[in-house]
Formats: sequence, structure tokens, C-alpha cells
Amino acid sequence: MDAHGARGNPFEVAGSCQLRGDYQHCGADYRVEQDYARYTAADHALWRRLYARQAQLIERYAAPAFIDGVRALDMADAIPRFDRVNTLLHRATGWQLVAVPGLIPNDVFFGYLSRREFPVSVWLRREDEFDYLVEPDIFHDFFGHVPLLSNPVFADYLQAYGAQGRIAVDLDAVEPMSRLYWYMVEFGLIRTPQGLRAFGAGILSSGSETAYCIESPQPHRIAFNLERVMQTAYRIDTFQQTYFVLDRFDQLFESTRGDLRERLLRISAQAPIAATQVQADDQVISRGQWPVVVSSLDSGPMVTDLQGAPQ
Ligand SMILES: C[C@H](O)[C@H](O)[C@H]1CNc2nc(N)[nH]c(=O)c2N1
Ligand SMILES: N[C@@H](Cc1ccccc1)C(=O)O
Ligand SMILES: [Fe+2]
Repeated sequence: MDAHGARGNPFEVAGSCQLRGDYQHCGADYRVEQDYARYTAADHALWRRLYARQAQLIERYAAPAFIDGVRALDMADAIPRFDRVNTLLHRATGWQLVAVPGLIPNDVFFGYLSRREFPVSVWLRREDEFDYLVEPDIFHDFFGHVPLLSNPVFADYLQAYGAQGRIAVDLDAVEPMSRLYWYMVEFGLIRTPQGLRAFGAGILSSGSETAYCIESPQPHRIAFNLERVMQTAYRIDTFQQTYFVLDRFDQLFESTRGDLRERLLRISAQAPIAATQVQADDQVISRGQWPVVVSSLDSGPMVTDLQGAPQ
């Protein structure tokens, strides 16, 4: 089966995209066995190093709901077994993990989400991709996405998103939905009483982007607006140039309610906004809006936004 699939995938770059996974043994829905025996001692050791590094970073940079999800999972010591996690996850929010070779076409992906099934790649990145890699591997898919699947509001959102995504595929108006997924599920930020925090999986599986998205003055940080997000192009092979910021997770849930068809068709027909641009009516969120207090903790200077963040 052609890994690119007739329906393409978001990582198709100029007609050639070397997908990393083994697509030779997957069915029409791209399912494979996790085949736990395939993982070597070196794989588990790399997993432990990736986990230890991110577990330390998320205390400072991740949304509390994400941290709670990580703590509920037992994945510090080895690559997790999907079947064991599924028992817990199904009981928590009705979600199940499905092993896939890697990226899968949009319509198959949305189909899974609409049934509360989350596709998780089975291959693990190389040592030299410790800080960042372009394609989603098992560490990105599992460490980045699974913690929030145990959060009821987020779990409901993701299923509603999948159902809307299937409508977008039928309309051939997928791009706005892909952008919404990218800027929220993969690279979303959220305001908390402790200040700006990340909840996007693409941020939290990357050791380098986790600090960058909060600390760097370079990227734009813009308050979430559904139309604006759906219209904004993105890069898949570098840190994001724009991050969108929620006040509350249920803004996401609200955004998938109702009939999006007119909006999807209209936005699909418009020229996208470049990720480097700021629009006149953007609510730009800069650190300056929240007086920043640096309080030294035993773990070194901690940047905290104490005033101004919404309660
Ligand atoms: C929603 C959007 O199309 C997005 O890029 C999808 C496409 N296919 C995928 N396939 C897998 N396995 N994992 C993903 O995160 C995605 N992302
Ligand atoms: N860049 C992420 C992986 C990722 C791939 C595709 C989409 C989002 C994130 C990392 O290094 O962990
Ligand atoms: Fe992802």
C-alpha cells in the first residue's frame, strides 16, 4: 500500500516525503501490531532519557492538566505497552490507542479520532534526534498526546474535532482543520494563574521547543481566535513562528460545536496568513502584559507571571 495514500498527508513536501515507518504490513486502516519485542535495550534507554528530560521541563513549562496526565501514566522506565495503557485510558475517558506505522492520511486519522481511537506511531527516534525531529515518533505521540487524553474536556474535544474533520474531508476543505489541530493540539499554549504554559504535544515532546515557546522573544503569541487559527499557514520542519494562546480548554470545545461547513469552505478558498505575520486585530500576548517576576528557587531562577493572568 502506497504510504502516501491517494489522499496524501500533511508531511508531503513537494511530492516527496520519506515516511519513516514500515507501511508494508498495515491494513486499509493502517493498523499494525506494536510488537513490543522489537524494542532493544538501547531503545528503552533512549526512552528513559527522553522521559527524564521532559519530566523535568514540564514542571516549569506545561499546563497543569498535562502534568496531571503524565503523573497518571507509568512510562518513566520503559517504552509503554499500548494494551496495558488502553485498559486505564478506556476506563478514564473511553479512548483507546491504536498502533500505526507513522503518519496516516487525514481521512483515516480523523476517522480514528471520531471513534475515540488515537493513532500512535510504533517507531522511536534516533539518538541524534534527541532534541527535535520533524516526523511524529512514539515518544511524540505517546508522551505528547496521551496525557491529555485522560482529561475529560480535552478528550471530548478531540472526538468532536475528529467528527468535524471527517466533514472537512468530504467537503475537500481539510486545511482549516489541519491548521486548528496543528496550532492547538500540537502547538497550543494556555494562560494559567502561574503564567503562560504549553499543552501542545508537538511542544512537550521536544526538549528544545518546550522552553523556546515560552521563553523566546522571537515567536508571536496571539490570543486564540478560531478563524484566525484556521487561516494561518504553518511550517512542519522548524520551531513555530506563531503560537496561539487559550484562556480555557473549553474554548476548544466551543470551537467544534455547530455547523462549520460554511466556515471551512470560505476559509479554504482564502489565501492563508503567513505564520510570520501579525494582523491588525490580533490580540498579541507578550510577556510585557504580565509583569514578570523572577524569583530564585533552589532549582535556579524561575520566570513567573504573577499579576495580570486571568484567574
Ligand atoms: C489533522 C492533521 O491533518 C494532521 O496533520 C494529521 C494527519 N495524519 C496524522 N497521522 C498520524 N499518525 N498522526 C498525526 O498526528 C497526524 N496528523
Ligand atoms: N517536533 C516534535 C515532533 C513532532 C512531529 C510532528 C508534529 C508535531 C511534533 C519533537 O521533536 O518531538
Ligand atoms: Fe502529534
